Amino acid sequence: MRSAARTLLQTIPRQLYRPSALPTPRLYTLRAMSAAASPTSTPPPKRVRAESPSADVKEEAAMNSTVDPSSSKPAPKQQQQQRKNNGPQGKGKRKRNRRVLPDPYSPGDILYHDVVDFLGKEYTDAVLAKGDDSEWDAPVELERFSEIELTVGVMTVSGESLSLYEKDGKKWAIVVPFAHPGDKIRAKIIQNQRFSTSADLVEIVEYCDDLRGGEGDRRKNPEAGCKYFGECGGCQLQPVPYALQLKHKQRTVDLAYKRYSLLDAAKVPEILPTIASPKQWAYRTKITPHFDAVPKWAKAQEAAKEENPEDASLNAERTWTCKIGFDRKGMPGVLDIEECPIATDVLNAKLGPERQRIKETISTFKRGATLLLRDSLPAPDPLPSKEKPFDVSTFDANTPHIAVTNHKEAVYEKVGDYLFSFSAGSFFQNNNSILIPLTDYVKKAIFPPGSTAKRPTHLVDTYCGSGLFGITLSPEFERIAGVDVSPEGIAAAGKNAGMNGLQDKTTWLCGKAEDIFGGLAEKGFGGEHSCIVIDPPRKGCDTPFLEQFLNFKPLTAVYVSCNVHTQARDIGWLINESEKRGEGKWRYELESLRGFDLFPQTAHVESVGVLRLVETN
Ligand SMILES: C[S@@+](CC[C@H](N)C(=O)[O-])C[C@H]1O[C@@H](n2cnc3c(N)ncnc32)[C@H](O)[C@@H]1O
Repeated sequence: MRSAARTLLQTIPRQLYRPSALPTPRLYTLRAMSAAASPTSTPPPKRVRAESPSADVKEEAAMNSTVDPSSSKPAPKQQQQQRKNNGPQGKGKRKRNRRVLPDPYSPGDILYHDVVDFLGKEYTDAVLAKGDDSEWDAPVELERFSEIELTVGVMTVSGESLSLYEKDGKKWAIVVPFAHPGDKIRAKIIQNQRFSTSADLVEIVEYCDDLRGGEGDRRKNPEAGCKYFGECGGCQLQPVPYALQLKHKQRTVDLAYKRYSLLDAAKVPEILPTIASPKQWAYRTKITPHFDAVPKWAKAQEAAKEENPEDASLNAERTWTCKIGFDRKGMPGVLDIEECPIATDVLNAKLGPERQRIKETISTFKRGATLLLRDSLPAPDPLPSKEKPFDVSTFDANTPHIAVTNHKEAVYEKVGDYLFSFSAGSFFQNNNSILIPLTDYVKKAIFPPGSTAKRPTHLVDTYCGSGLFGITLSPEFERIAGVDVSPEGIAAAGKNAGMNGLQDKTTWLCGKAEDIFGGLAEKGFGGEHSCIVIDPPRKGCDTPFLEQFLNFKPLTAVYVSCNVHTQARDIGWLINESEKRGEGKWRYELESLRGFDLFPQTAHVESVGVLRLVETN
């Protein structure tokens, strides 16, 4: 099938996307069934860290296995089975499988909302009201692996394209990656979902420039952007001019609140324009390329060749090469990546030697593994301490950075006047260039210029990690408490407070954020003089946390989230529930909402929502 796709690709008129100046023929026409969009995605295969490719690796791997977060796709075998089960021809048990609805807030669920908006809710409601399950039955012409020509209608939240297929009054959406509104495309049908079918892009027959022409549009800027666009699973928005990427993310925030907050429209403020990232390329301070172990058949082939070097029949047609990189869009296997233009220069410089190291030792790996490359300042000498805190002049913009590859090694990053240290394998925001605008924004949101509202004197930094918000906002508060479930994060936060001379006004508590509120009172933190920063993982906050938030009743809260959909759910719940509990005396209002572009070129957005307590008596 792949060779068939290749043949097709070779037939694409080159001038459509590739000016002759482009050195190697790049294929912008790739097979791509969206794994992310699959409503039945299964857990990713386990990979291990790849710090030491020695004999110890096997044991370490077994003990220390880490799932690569960038590889949320089924293992190849599972994926094939899943495609079989989910195919349009599925019957009986298979048919039931394909009718599993995606989890709320999952990529599949978000896509479903995009599809409903695209087809029109009136239409989809009418089909659902029939109760005959026809929302699952694609038009018969959309047979698996057949090809159709389409004109793209809209872009989904995750940056894929939706095109309308309409026949005999039936409307259906076709989801195709790497194409943009207005493009005329040829696509190959892969898999049906409710009201939609995922298809691979075979060819862009005619480009529309309405949503293209950015630096990453390699038709226009052959030397810019990324040579892997169209194959790599990341950076869906690359060809889109940056100003339009920001607009796309503003719309994403808007849609998330319309779909998931359950708030009356009047309670959601107008979404403010997305704050741009100062760096739009070379910004990513952490990358985690991965690789597969040598498959058994290739090992056997190699062993047979060693035994019988003269036996020409052993030079089998099938060969295996070690590929180190990222997930392919909608395809099993690893895409070999030599450079990643959204990663910082120091990480790209380190990637070559790391790839070489793995290639030389690949036979020692029993399982696939994940590399870690993390951008860091050099360790200050001497290390700052409580006694001699960080001197901001230690580093300037010209200080050369280093790349750290050991998960346990300390990484150093500067944010404004503060120094942060954390172990390379732990969480820290991945785009340092936007952290001063982000933390300054949070500060101004808590203390709006000219406001006469009561000023909070205490800050509770929930989900604090290594203390980014607590430490950068510290000058504005008398006391700061940080809470995180990770002992490593809390240890780093304590150390960072010490390094920045803040040990006396900060307290760092290890535990679940939802279990900490009770203990805060003992430490002198009451809601009536406090502000809360909430920065949870993608799944958002648990209900006990939100319940306790309302009991604590802080003056202000700033909710920062890399998943605007779960943020909309949580903020919606807080606002609605506060109205019930406040009984007309108090409630929370959602004062402002906006995205921050922590992830340029990708469809991800960091969303910042500001909640204010309003007391009415
Ligand atoms: C998105 S990170 C934010 C970290 C930090 N605010 C920053 O910007 O660097 C989310 C953090 O939540 C922590 N976490 C996850 N579940 C938690 C829970 N139930 N209670 C407290 N912390 C939790 C993780 O350890 C992680 O440090």
